[in-house]
This record gives sequence, C-alpha cells and structure tokens, in this order.
Amino acid sequence: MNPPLSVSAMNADPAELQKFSDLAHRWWDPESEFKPLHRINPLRLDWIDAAVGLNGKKVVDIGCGGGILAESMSARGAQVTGVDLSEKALGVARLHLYESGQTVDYRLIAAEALALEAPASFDVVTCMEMLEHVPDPASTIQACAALVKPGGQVFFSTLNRNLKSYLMAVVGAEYVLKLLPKGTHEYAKFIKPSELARHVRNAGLDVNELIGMTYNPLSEIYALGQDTDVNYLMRTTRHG
Ligand SMILES: C[S@@+](CC[C@H](N)C(=O)[O-])C[C@H]1O[C@@H](n2cnc3c(N)ncnc32)[C@H](O)[C@@H]1O
Repeated sequence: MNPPLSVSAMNADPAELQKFSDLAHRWWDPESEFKPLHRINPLRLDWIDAAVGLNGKKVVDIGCGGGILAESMSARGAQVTGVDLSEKALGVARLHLYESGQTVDYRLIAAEALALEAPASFDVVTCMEMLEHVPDPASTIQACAALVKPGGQVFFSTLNRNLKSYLMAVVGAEYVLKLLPKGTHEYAKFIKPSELARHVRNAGLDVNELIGMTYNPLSEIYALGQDTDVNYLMRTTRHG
C-alpha cells in the first residue's frame, strides 16, 4: 500500500493551512476574522441557489473551512459534502453541526484525490475564496471540473490582481480596517478573471457569468454587481 501523501506533496501550502487552522476556533464568531465570510455568505448563497436550485442537489464545497457556505447550502435542502485540508477547520465545522442541526459530510481530502475517487458525481461544485490560497489553482479547477456531472455547474470566487485589489484587499482590509489578520492574502496569488476563465476553459468548463462583489467601508455593506476589480465570482458549466 502506498503511504499517504504529505500536505506539501499535494496541491497545498502548509503555511496557508496553518493560518486557517490557527484561527479555526473563531470561525463561527460573526465578529471575528471570519466576519467578511459571514457577511458575504447570504449574497453568494442566494446567487448560487438562484442559478441551480439547491434543494435536492448533490453539492461539494471545496475548501469549505468551518462550513459557513456548506451549512447554509444544507439549510436550503442540498446534500452537501465539505472538503478541506485543515483538520482543525473541519473539526470546528463538524462541531457546529450539533448547534445548527444541519447535515454536511465533512472530509479531509484534497480536491484532486476526491476527483479520482468520485468523478462526475456532483450536481454542483463550489470553490469560494480558496483558489488564492493554493500553489496550483489550475489543478484545483481541473479537479472541480472532474467532480461535477456533465451539465452541472461549478462556482468560483477569488480576488482580482491589480493595484486597486492590492490597495483594497491587502492594505485596506489587513492594515487599515483590520478586517483580516495581516498576511491573510498574498498579492502574487491573486487571479485575474481572464486567467480564471482560461483555466476554466482548459478544464472543460464554459463561463456563464462573471460578477463582482464590492465592499463599502463607510456603510459596511457588501453587494454583488458589475465591479469585478477586487472580489469576483464566476459561474461555469461542464460541457454536457
Ligand atoms: C478563506 S477560507 C474560505 C472558506 C470557505 N470556502 C468560505 O468561503 O467560507 C480558505 C479555505 O481554504 C482552505 N484551503 C487552503 N488550501 C487548501 C487546499 N489545498 N485544499 C483544500 N482546502 C484548502 C483553508 O483551509 C481554508 O479553510
């Protein structure tokens, strides 16, 4: 039998996983470092639900962390699997199910390994705020494409790479507003929509929709719209 792969041999950055593991106990505190994820969740959840109709769908959430999106999709009637490589985040996610009463199958497995184990077996794949934390996003995108059934939809969200996103997502969010801990984001790992679209097409997915997400620091309101300069989301479909 082959020995299990070490995290560094997988498409994963141990320092990134450690960052999320160190904070994991605060995942469900809506005023913690995870406040932005709590605040954006209703927006992305409604957007995904409107596109696929989550009720009754088999969904896998790649890089699910403490389960904010995964649980909310379960609450909309989806049968959800959540995948992450941070054991601590998954521990917190599993514990939170006792509080919420939702059902999510949380698994410590790389997206690429799950794609080999269960190809074309999900109606919907979500991979949100995760690609900017992995060494090889194209490999994760390939895995997401392999996991979804033909005709099924894959949703991504990540950070654009330009001066404005550097100023807003790194300087503004981490240093000025202190919404996120310093070092949460590495500018070089940000992904332009054109780059994500290229990876998506190379993986056999069609781009259906690209939308932006903005944050107004004065009103503290997040909104979906046309401005993709900083945060954005992409909806894609696997060729039928
Ligand atoms: C910013 S959090 C986003 C969590 C969740 N997707 C959300 O949007 O609410 C990034 C997550 O990606 C996970 N992650 C980082 N590298 C990963 C990898 N190679 N495989 C799986 N998960 C990974 C981290 O452990 C963390 O839980």
